[in-house]
Amino acid sequence: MRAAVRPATPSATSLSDRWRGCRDRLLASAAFQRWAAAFPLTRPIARKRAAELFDLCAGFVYSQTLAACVQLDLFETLRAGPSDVATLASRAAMSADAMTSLCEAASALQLLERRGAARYGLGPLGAALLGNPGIAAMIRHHAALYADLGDPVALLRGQDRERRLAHYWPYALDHSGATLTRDSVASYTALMAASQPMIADVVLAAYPLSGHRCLLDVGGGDGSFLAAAARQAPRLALKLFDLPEVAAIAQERLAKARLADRVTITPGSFYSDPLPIGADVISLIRVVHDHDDDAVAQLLAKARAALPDNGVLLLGEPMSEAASGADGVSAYFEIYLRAMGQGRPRSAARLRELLMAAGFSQVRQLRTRIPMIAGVIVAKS
Ligand SMILES: CC(C)=CCC/C(C)=C/CC/C(C)=C/C=C/C(C)=C/C=C/C=C(C)/C=C/C=C(C)/C=C/C=C(C)/C=C/CC(C)(C)O
Ligand SMILES: C[S@@+](CC[C@H](N)C(=O)[O-])C[C@H]1O[C@@H](n2cnc3c(N)ncnc32)[C@H](O)[C@@H]1O
Repeated sequence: MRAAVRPATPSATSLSDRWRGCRDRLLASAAFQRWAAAFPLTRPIARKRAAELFDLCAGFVYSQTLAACVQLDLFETLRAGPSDVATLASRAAMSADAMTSLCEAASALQLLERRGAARYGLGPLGAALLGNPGIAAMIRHHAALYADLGDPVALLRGQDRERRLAHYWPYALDHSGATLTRDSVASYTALMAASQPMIADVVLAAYPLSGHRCLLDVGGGDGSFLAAAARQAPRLALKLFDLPEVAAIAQERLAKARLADRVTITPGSFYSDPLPIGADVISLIRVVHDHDDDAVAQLLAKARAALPDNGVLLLGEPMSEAASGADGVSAYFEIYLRAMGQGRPRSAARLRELLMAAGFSQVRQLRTRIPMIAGVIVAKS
């Protein structure tokens, strides 16, 4: 008979489980909730928790209120100044009553602000949104994710469904890129270009490129990140690698920006092709989180092979566990990438492991101005 082995002292995990068990039983008790809401010292916490839970229940209504404002161009319309409900309603082809409901809901969410009887202007969040046209583009494309999320359990089970988001990012369905057309890559490439300025600001402030000779941007889209890097470092030579149909868009966009003589564009797929050599820094901006671990391991190995000794890999993307207050970003990308059909949001610690496994050294996470927008890691080849 095996003797029951009991640890002399409970392990840290079992202590923490026990404490959390007590906490959960207390919080789940309706009687405790009633008491906490009534007792003056716990009342503010009870109210805060209740409001947090309400926000989770109602979040989709908030998002759709925002989506309606963006679809109706309300923020752009109010950029010039406040307007009366009748004018807004007639522009939007709806009744004044319906427009009042939208404006009241948007005001409660700080997107708009009531400025007198039946008159509304921008609210602090609506005004901040105007400072960044990429956000409105993101909100518009959420229609595809919202449709996929109609049945969230079916999405998680991978059961038959329309998969609108996966079709929005067709490289998730075709790793070679062979079946992609100009039309099928145009909308995601435009979305990435529209949101690239806020990413480039954060990444290039954390890691200025002026000390480098040549930058290769892998998965570089239409070249918007390269164009921002070129402005920061006027002597930097530029290279871009992306799927053929996207590379063609980059060629045109960079020619229009008068950067054609500074840039070399190589079409290809990093699933099947090597990366071009010659750069002393390679960037992967919002690329790694799109792919599963095996593919990332291969991609990082290819990047290392393409760099000289002491070359630099610059990785920029939203990271999980990035900062307190940014937990929503992890939740968002967990579900977003599940709907897309591949990839994972990763913590800086997990990315470090993948980089070390690919042979990189001196892996450093850099501070960024707004970690919610992007984290940055650099590593040496
Ligand atoms: C002047 C007065 C009165 C007061 C001053 C007070 C003060 C300092 C106020 C601050 C004002 C200010 C400067 C506000 C700035 C606000 C900013 C910078 C807001 C930024 C918001 C960014 C948002 C909401 C970003 C959203 C990003 C999304 C949804 C990204 C989605 C990304 C996707 C889907 C990527 C897909 C790529 C893939 C496929 C995963 O690879
Ligand atoms: C999410 S976008 C990011 C674009 C750009 N780096 C940015 O941040 O705006 C991912 C990019 O990776 C490219 N990509 C996806 N799969 C690829 C592959 N197998 N080979 C090369 N590029 C690929 C896409 O075409 C797209 O331009």
